[in-house]
Amino acid sequence: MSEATTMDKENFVTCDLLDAHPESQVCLPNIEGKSFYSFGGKDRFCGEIVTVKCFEDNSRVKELLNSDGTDKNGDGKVLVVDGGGSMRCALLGDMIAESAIVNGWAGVVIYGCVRDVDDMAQMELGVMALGCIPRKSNRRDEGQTDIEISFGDLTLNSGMFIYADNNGMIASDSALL
Ligand SMILES: O=C([O-])CC(=O)C(=O)O
Repeated sequence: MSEATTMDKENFVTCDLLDAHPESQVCLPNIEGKSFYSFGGKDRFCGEIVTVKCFEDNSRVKELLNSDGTDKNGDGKVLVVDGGGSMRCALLGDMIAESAIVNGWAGVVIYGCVRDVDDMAQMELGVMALGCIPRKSNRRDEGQTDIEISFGDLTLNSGMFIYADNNGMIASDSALL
């Protein structure tokens, strides 16, 4: 893409954004043998980050993404979940993904797994995760919101911004678009 072309939230390319903002953080394509894949109906998404850290318990994920459908508290944000890279259970399925859309979230990034991927692939939501597995997580009301998380060379806090497409993910302290 030439530099004269205007990029916006719908048509950006992470490569061009990174070229223009080389100080951005870049997620590694291989994290101890694991990689991020797109499972949502939107391969390209971006937004202000809200962080969650949890392990095999999606209580905080459900709490944040769920909605009664009347408020839009997601407000175009991206929930970024440090699930410890666990491949043993899914932290997001089609029901919670559906409520994320109703609630106005732009996407969900899960350093861990998802399930119900055929339905998820049809949804107007960005979803990046390491893999899929039929087993759901066991809710014990554990996990933290708005704390610093790290994976794949990224160190993220709520209020930062993330940009994802088929090339990968980059993150920055301030909005790039
Ligand atoms: O309920 C869960 O933990 C995950 C799930 O299956 C869904 O969101 O539909």
